[in-house]
Amino acid sequence: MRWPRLTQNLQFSSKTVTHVCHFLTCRKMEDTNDNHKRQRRAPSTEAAEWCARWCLLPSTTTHRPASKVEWDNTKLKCFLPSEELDDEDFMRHLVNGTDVRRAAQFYPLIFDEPGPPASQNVWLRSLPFLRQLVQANENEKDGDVLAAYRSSSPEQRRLTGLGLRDLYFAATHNLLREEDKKLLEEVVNSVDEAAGCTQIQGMTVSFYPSANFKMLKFVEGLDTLLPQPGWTPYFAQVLDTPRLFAVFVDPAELSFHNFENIVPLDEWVEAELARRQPDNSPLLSLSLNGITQLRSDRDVWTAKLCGEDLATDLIHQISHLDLYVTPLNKTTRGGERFIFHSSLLSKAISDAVVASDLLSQFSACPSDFAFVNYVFRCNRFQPGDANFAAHRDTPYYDGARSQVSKYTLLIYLTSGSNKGGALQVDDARLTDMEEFTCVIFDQKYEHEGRPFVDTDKVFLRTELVFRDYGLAKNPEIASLFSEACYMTGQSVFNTTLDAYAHECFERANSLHWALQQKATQLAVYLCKQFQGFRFLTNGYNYWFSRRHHYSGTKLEEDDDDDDYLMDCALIAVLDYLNCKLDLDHRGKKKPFRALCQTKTLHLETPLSNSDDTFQLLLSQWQENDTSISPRDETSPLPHHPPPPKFIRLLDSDISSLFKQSPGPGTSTFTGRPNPWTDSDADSDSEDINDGCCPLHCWKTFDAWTSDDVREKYSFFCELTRKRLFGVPVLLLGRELVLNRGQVQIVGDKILFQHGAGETAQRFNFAACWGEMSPSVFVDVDREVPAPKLVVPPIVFHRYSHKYPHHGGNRSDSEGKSGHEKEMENGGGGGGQRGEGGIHFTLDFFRNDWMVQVDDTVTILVPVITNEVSESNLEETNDDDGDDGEYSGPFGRRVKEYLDEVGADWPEGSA
Ligand SMILES: O=C(O)CCC(=O)C(=O)O
Ligand SMILES: [Fe+2]
Repeated sequence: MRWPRLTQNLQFSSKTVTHVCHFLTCRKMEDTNDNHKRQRRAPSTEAAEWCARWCLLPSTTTHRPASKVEWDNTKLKCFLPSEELDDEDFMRHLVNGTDVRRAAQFYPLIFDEPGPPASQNVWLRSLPFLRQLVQANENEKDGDVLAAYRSSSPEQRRLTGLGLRDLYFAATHNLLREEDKKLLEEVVNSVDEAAGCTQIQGMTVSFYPSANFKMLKFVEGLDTLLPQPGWTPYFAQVLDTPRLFAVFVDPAELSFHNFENIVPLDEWVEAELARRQPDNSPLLSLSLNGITQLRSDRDVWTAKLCGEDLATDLIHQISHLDLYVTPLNKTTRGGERFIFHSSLLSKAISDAVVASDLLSQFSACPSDFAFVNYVFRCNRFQPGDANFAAHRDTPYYDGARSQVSKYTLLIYLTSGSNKGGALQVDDARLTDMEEFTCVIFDQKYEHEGRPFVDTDKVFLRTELVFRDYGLAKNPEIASLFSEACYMTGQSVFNTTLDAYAHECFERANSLHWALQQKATQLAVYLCKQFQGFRFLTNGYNYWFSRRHHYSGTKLEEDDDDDDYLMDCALIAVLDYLNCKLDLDHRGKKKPFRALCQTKTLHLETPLSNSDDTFQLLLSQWQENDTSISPRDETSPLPHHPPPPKFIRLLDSDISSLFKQSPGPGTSTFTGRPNPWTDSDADSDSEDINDGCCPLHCWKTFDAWTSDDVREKYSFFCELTRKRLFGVPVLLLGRELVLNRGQVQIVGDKILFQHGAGETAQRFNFAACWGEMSPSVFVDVDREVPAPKLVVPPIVFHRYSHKYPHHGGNRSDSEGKSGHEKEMENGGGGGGQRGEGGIHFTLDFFRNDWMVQVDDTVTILVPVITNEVSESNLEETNDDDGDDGEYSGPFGRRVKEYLDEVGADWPEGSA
C-alpha cells in the first residue's frame, strides 16, 4: 500500500473497508475462546465495523438499534468512568481510533489496518503506517515517505507515537505476535523522538519509547504536572489510586537521585483494604510462623508469612500490578522488578517480626530492631530468565537516625523449585519454595537466586532495620559506593562499565561487614572535557589540573585561584548530578555528561599519588585523539580551545536584561482601538488625553510613558534582580554564568548557596486607575534558567605546583579527607615536580543531605507591554488582597512559581 498523504484526508475504497471487516471476522473467530472475558457481548449475527484489535464494534447499518461495543478486558486496560463506558457513541469513536481524547485510559489499541475512510488519526497510528516508516528508514528509495513524516505536524507525529506506545504496551503484556514484536524493535529507531517529549520535574519525558527514550518510569499525577495539559491523553495511565502514568526517559539524563523509580503504594493499599472490607476499615494483620534456622552455623532462617485471606490476597495483588520494568543492570540479574513504598505493609510485617521469636535468635540485639524497610522490591523471574548473580544486598542506611539494615527479608509469593538452588545463601541452599515462604539472612552473606524451573518466581525483598549508634565510618565504603552509582550512570555511554559498577557495589557492600573483597578489574577513571576544562574522575574524586598549564595564563593571585576553584567545583557538581543544561543553540536541554567529551582509562592500580594523578590528566587529551567522544566513545574529539573561565555575573548583565524603552520586536505605540461597545458612545469623548491612566485615555495610553506602569515595572525588576542574584549559577544567552556572591569558600569547603532573594518593598500607586492594575501592562519578556544546586559543602584540596604538598606553609591543609591524606602520603614528596591542581571529594551519600536537582529554577524577566488582552483587563486592582502585587501577566506567573515551589512570600506581600 502506498503512503497516503499526511496533509489530506484519506479516502479508502469500499474494498478496503470490506477487507477490514473480513479481517475482523477472522480475528473474532480466532478469539472465540476469549469471548467470555469480554466486557460486553454483541449479537453474533451482526456484522462488525472496523475497529482496533481485541475490540468489536457491531454494525450501525442494520435497522435494529446499535448494539454495544465490546472488548476483551484481559487484554485492554480501562480506567474510564462509568458515564463514559455508558456513552456508546463515545466508545465507538474510542475503539475505532477516531477520538484520541481518552487514549490514556483505554489501551493498547492496535490498528491492523489503515482505518476507516477519511481517518488520518487512525492511519497514523496503525501498524501498516508504522511498517512503512520502518521500510522508509531502511530504504533510501522511500525517502519521500520519510520526508513526508518529517514534514508532518508535531501533532501528526504524536499520533504515530501513540501507535508506537500501544504497540509497546501490547508487547509488555505479552499480547504480540513475533512479527509485531520485530516491528516494535525497528520502529523505535525510526520515529522522531522530539514530538513526544516534554519536561516534568526537570526531567525530559516522552509518552512513547524511542532510540534514546527507552527507560520506563511511572509518575504520580502526571496529568497535573504536564506543561501542556492537552497532552494528557498521550501518556498511558497504569494505576487509578494513586493516579500513575507511564513515561519514557533517556537513561543518559539519570543521576543517582532519580535512578530508582519508587512507586508510592500506600494509597493503593488503603483503597484495596477499604474495598475488600468496606464496613470497618480493617488492619493489615500478618504473622510470622514456623521460624527455623537453616543450619546452626549459618544466620539464615526460613519462616512462613501468614494472615487472613484479606492480607495475603492483597500482597498477591501487589505482585500482579502492571508495574514491572527490566532493571538497568540487566547483565548481572535477570527478570523484571518494580520498587514500591508502603508504610502500611512495612508496619504489618514489622509487627509480625516483633510478635515472633525471630529477633531473639539474631546476634543483633532484639531491642534495637527499628522497622522493616518500607521500600520493597517486587521481583518476577520467568523460567529460563538469567540468574540473579551472586551478590550482597546494599543495606538501608540513614546516618542521621543511626539506622542500618542488618538482615534481608525475602517473601516468596509463588511456589516452585530449582534443584540447582532457587536461592543459595553462602553455602546454604534452598531448592523448593512454598507460597509465602520467607527467608531471612544476615546481609553479610553473598547469595544467588535462580528462576523456578517451570513457574514464575515472584518475591518481595525488604530489610530489617536496626538502630546502631556504634557504626564506624569508613571512607572507602563511601568512595566505592559513590563510584558504583556514578559508573552505573556512565554505563549508559559505555556499557562495559556496567560490570565495573557491579564490582564496586559488591566491594562496598562487603566492606559494611568488614569483609575486604579484592578488586578483580582494572580501576576505571574517566577523563572528561567540558568547554576546555579538563578533569579526571571516578565519581567520588574529581581532579582538575592547574589552569595555566593549558591556557597559558600564569596564576599568581590567590583570588584568581579561588576563581578557578569555583569554576572547577561547579563542573564537578554539574557532572556528579548530571544536571541538564540548555547550552546548544537549538534550545534543547542536554544532560551534562552527554555534553562532556569522555575517555575511559583502565589502570592497573588505583591512583594514590597526587603527582601521578595530575601528570596522568595532563598526558591525556592529545589533539586528534579519537578515543574520546561525548556519547558513545567512538566519534572523534573536536579540539576545544579552553576559555579562561566561566563568566561572572555582573550587575550590568542583569541591568541589561531590563528594557528601558520599547526595544527590537516591540512595535512603536500607535494607539489602540476602543474595547468598549459601540453603544457606549461616551467613552470616546471621555478619552482625556493627559495620559494619566488607561481608564481615562484608553486609545492613546502608552504604557512605556506611564509613571504608574513604570513604578510597577521597577518593582518587578527589583524582584527579578534579587532572584537572579540569589542563585549561584545562571544560564544567560546559553552561557553558564557563575555568581560569586552565592559561592563561598570556607576553609577547605566550597558552598553553593541559594538565597531567598525575594524580599520586595510594598508597592503603592496613584489613585485614578480605579479597578485596573498597572501590572496588566507588565508581561514576561524572557526566562532565565538556573540549575538548582542544592548540595552539601564540597571538600576541596589545592595541590600547588610551587610547594611540596606536605609542607607546613599552607593554610588549607586542615580537614583533608582520608583520600587526600592517602595521596599525600604516597606522594613521595614529589610536589615540585608536578604541576599541581585541585582535588574535590563529592560524597552526597554519606550524610543526610537531601539532594534536590530535579528542577531548574526559572527566573522570569519582566517587560512593559502595550498589548493587553481583554482577560487581563478584567483583573482588578486589588492591592489590599492577597494577590494585588502579583497580578498582571508577569505577576501571575511569578505568583504561580512561588506557589509551586512553596517559596516564602516576599516581605510586605501575602
Ligand atoms: O532470586 C532470589 O531468590 C534472590 C533475590 C535476591 O537476592 C534479592 O532480591 O536481592
Ligand atoms: Fe539479594
